[in-house]
Amino acid sequence: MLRLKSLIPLTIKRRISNGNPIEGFELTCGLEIHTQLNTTNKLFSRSVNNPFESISSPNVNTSYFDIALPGTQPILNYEAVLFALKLALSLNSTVNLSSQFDRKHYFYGDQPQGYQITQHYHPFSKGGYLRLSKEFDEIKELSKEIRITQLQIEQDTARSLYHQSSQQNSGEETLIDLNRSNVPLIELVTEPDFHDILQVKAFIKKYQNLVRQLKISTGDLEAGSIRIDVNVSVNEHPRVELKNLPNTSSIINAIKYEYERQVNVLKNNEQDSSTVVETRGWDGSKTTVLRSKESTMDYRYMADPELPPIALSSDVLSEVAKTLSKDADDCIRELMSNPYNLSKKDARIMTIQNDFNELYNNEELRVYYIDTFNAYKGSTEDNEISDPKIVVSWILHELLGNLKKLQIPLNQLSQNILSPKKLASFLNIVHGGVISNSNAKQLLFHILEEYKLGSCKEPKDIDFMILIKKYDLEVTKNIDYNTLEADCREIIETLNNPKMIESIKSGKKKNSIKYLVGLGMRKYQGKIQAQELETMFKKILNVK
Ligand SMILES: Nc1ncnc2c1ncn2[C@@H]1O[C@H](COP(=O)(O)OP(=O)(O)OP(=O)(O)O)[C@@H](O)[C@H]1O
Ligand SMILES: [Mg+2]
Ligand SMILES: [Mg+2]
Repeated sequence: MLRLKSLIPLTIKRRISNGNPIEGFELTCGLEIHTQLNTTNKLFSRSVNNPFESISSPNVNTSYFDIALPGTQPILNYEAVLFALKLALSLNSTVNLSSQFDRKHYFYGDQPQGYQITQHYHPFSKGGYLRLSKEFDEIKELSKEIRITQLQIEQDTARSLYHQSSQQNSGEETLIDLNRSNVPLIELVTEPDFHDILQVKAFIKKYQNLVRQLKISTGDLEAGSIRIDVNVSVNEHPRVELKNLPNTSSIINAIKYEYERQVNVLKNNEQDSSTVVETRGWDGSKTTVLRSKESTMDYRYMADPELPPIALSSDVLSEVAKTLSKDADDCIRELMSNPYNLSKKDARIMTIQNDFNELYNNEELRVYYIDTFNAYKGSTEDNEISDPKIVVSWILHELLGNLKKLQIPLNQLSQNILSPKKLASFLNIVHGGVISNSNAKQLLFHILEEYKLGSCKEPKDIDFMILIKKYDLEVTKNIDYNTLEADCREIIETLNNPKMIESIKSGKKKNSIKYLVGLGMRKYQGKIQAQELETMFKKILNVK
């Protein structure tokens, strides 16, 4: 009996680490997500909104209001309202045409006012949902809707930095950096609709993509632009609120741990009758009590007398709705079907924003691709594309790589130098065999490099044919068959690597033929099609 009992936790552990639930114990989660908005200014002052300046220069982006000097008053930044509106509408949330601000009182060093301005009684919007699917989000269910409870606008707090004092025997001291104080936040609360860890993971990813797509936040968890508290309960166990979860993996591991802990509490009948929410933190390997149930705070909420309601007209809502980008899943679906027929992987690259980068956003990329595709299609003789992959592979593999290397923003490139139409004409030349792929790649890089050296400002009118002639890149037509054969034989001889040649011949290392082709390209200075060389090498080596 004893032995059996001691085996139970082991079994549980193994099962949970697979992410599988234990029969009879249902996991329930609800999220509270705080998202920093990347507005130009802070929420209620004109200070620059840059909480990341902290490390090098703390307390530079502050005003009298941010440090809560008596007599200062808040003035609402409407850019934050616009951003909140974009998010609410994208989540199908019903916007309150008259939302209000409230004061939430608590005393802590990172809160100089003694209260946080938030929305408690009349939040910005209520209801809404985000839909997850098996096809695009890797959840187990075919489709799953996570309902949104509400969205509210509020201020961020300052940042506390704890460190050992430099003065002897004075112990730890807390430094306060107010750069983050009064940065606009949106708090999003979901219904307790999650019953599987994969759903939580998928929701976070989709939400991150959404805020990046909308350009309202950098959406980084690690940097703290998005901070997520997770409420967890198993069966009738009271919900536990998990805080201090710096990234997706700690969120997932903390849920797994908490699930196991509550299952054990239930199994051992240790559960007390209290319904007060316990707050626990994550120390990297287990959840620990942060705030005991007895110290639950009374925030003494009250309407902020200094701020009028946010009054919105329904016209504003419909105008903003028009500016919103298409639903990400619809975009992926569109790219995967006719006429684009992209793979799911490529369609996702064009749609899902994995990081917030300065050079392009995925919507710009997708529009650029679609416009190039259509221009290319329109420029072909029969309005058909024989190889539809050519457009996507040039854009995703060549162009983007070059833009990153040279730090050129996509919209500048598109406006000033390589419009979709221009790129289409370039692809036409490449596909027509005027220039080999490898020389075309070099030419493209050269053009972009020149543009960068000219500091990306001056629009350039490029004539590809003139450049191809100028740099003598044109494929040499009608290379004499015998000459080509002799050259290829010479390459094999000079290489003097019978082992490699044997492995190509025997079919063991088929791809090594690319190496020979590369040598051939070098000999012909790229002015020959790779295919022509490959055919010749295969003929000489007698491989199919
Ligand atoms: N039984 C449950 N199991 C897991 N999560 C739950 C359960 N019931 C409610 N929740 C979740 O708890 C969260 C409640 O958040 P809410 O902000 O409304 O209240 P709070 O946590 O009490 O307040 P505060 O803003 O001070 O943290 C929601 O995300 C909700 O989905
Ligand atoms: Mg809350
Ligand atoms: Mg909470």
